[in-house]
Amino acid sequence: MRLGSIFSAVPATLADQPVTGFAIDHRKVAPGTVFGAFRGARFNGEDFIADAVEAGAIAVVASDQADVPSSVAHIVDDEPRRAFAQGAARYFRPVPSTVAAVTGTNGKTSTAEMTRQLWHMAGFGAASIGTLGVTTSFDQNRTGLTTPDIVTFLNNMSGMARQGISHVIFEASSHGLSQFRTEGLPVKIAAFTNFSRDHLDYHGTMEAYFAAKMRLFDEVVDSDGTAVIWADDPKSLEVQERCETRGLKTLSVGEAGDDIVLVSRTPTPLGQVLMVEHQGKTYRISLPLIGAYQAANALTSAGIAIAAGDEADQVFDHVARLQPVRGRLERAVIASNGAPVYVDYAHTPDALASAISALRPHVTGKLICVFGAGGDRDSGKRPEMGKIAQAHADHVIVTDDNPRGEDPSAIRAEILAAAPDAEDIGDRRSAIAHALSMAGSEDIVLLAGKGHEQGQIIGRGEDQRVLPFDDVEVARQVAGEAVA
Ligand SMILES: CC(=O)N[C@H]1[C@@H](OP(=O)(O)OP(=O)(O)OC[C@H]2O[C@@H](n3ccc(=O)[nH]c3=O)[C@H](O)[C@@H]2O)O[C@H](CO)[C@@H](O)[C@@H]1O[C@H](C)C(=O)N[C@@H](C)C(=O)N[C@H](CCC(=O)O)C(=O)O
Ligand SMILES: Nc1ncnc2c1ncn2[C@@H]1O[C@H](COP(=O)(O)OP(=O)(O)OP(=O)(O)O)[C@@H](O)[C@H]1O
Ligand SMILES: N[C@H](CCC[C@H](N)C(=O)O)C(=O)O
Ligand SMILES: [Mg+2]
Repeated sequence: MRLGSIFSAVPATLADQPVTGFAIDHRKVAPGTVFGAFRGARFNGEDFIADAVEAGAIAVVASDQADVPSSVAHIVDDEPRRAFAQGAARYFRPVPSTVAAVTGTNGKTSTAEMTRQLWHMAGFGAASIGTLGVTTSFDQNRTGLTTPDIVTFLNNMSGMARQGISHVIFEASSHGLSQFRTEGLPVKIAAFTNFSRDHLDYHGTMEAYFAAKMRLFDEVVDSDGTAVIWADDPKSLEVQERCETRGLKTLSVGEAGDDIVLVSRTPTPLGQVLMVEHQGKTYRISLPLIGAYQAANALTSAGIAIAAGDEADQVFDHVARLQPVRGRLERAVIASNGAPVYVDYAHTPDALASAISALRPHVTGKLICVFGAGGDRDSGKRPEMGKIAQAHADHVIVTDDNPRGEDPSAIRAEILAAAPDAEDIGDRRSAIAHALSMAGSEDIVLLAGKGHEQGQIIGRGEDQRVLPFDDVEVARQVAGEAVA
């Protein structure tokens, strides 16, 4: 592809240059690359323009003020990240024919994974992109971010389309939306799960955080697309009105939903029975997953599949066959004394409340909750999480999550300030061992905050280390040691 066919504002002398790729990191530039130079949180990408040109960049997308040598094209834009994304989207072709996105504070990964499963069961080549990585029916590749950078994102999209994958759903994180990491390709469906506190270290205020999420509905989804909205959240009506103002079709789901109405939900020992109404028909679905939050995510996924054109009877049939999502209320082991141990990725106040209430109907004894909070992330959520755990669990053990660059005991102290009855055990393995040792046969242990994560992140910058750590594996080891 020629540079002039990707960017119209290229001087005629450079328009015929063949483009070989796109990069936002100068270390990934090769001859023929278009380099995006962005001002970021840690670096100013404009400082690397000379190096990028030296490495063979033929065009630089950057602000007007950037210093770009005249030998290469300078694509000027007030929002260079967006201009770069639009250009890259012309280059990375083809793309899957059905692309959906999901945003919300909690439930993105679960909804994306369940939608992928529903599409797979319907016989489509399906994939998801999100916190768990790029997942297809055959494999999973971690990207390190929930919403990967724009080059990784588009490159994966076109790679998958070439492999015959027609249906892809991606998680649109608020960081990703505000950094234009997922632009340029037609998004047919945008879903909203819920909104509560998270990421205030980055967005500053709840208003700014909400506005970042709303870009998905205001700008990213196609104007003739559909918004699938979980209707039982305090923000749902606002999202619905916003979508209607833009002229999007909407499909709302939940007890207060208009299109997929959750009439009742009855927990069973290993799952729950959902009574659902859709277009005048009533469906009885035995969902093999526990917890109100998993029912919400499963029905939102059903809404996405129906919005994408799948037949409702078949979709609800398939909901009854959904497999658990890694690290989301995953039953890791039954401790030697008979107590089930669940691992869950609850790392926000609202998620912790949801995880505890999901397990509550299944506990006859004590609900023992082990959790912490990540360092170098929104610190205001720590006392809120402490308060929720103290109020809703029967015994709380505060431990380390990913301390990153912070003093782990100071993070725990911020949680403990709001959970004065909790025990304080910094070392996560010891905390898990202690929880399992104190649990009786009627009890349930919840290990919250790290879900599928495979490591514990300690330190910052050059000194950062990731020590192998997997809550599920540690729980199994500890349970095994107790038996031995
Ligand atoms: C705060 C944040 O979101 N940062 C992400 C963002 O960085 P940034 O644009 O601020 O980049 P920067 O590091 O300051 O550098 C500026 C520019 O210079 C370039 N550069 C930099 C150094 C160099 O030597 N050469 C070079 O060219 C960089 O590629 C970049 O384009 O873009 C980078 C490239 O894609 C990401 O690696 C980086 O993720 C950091 C590591 C991160 O931890 N992000 C987390 C907070 C995040 O994004 N989380 C969300 C939400 C999670 C969820 O709720 O599920 C996610 O989507 O994962
Ligand atoms: N619909 C929901 N309502 C409330 N809480 C939820 C919901 N879905 C998930 N959760 C909670 O949030 C945790 C994370 O779920 P999930 O990974 O699906 O969310 P996410 O939005 O992808 O999170 P992240 O922002 O880290 O990517 C779950 O383990 C659970 O505790
Ligand atoms: N165990 C985690 C969860 C992080 C979730 C992630 N989405 C983020 O906040 O970036 C932590 O706080 O380190
Ligand atoms: Mg996620």
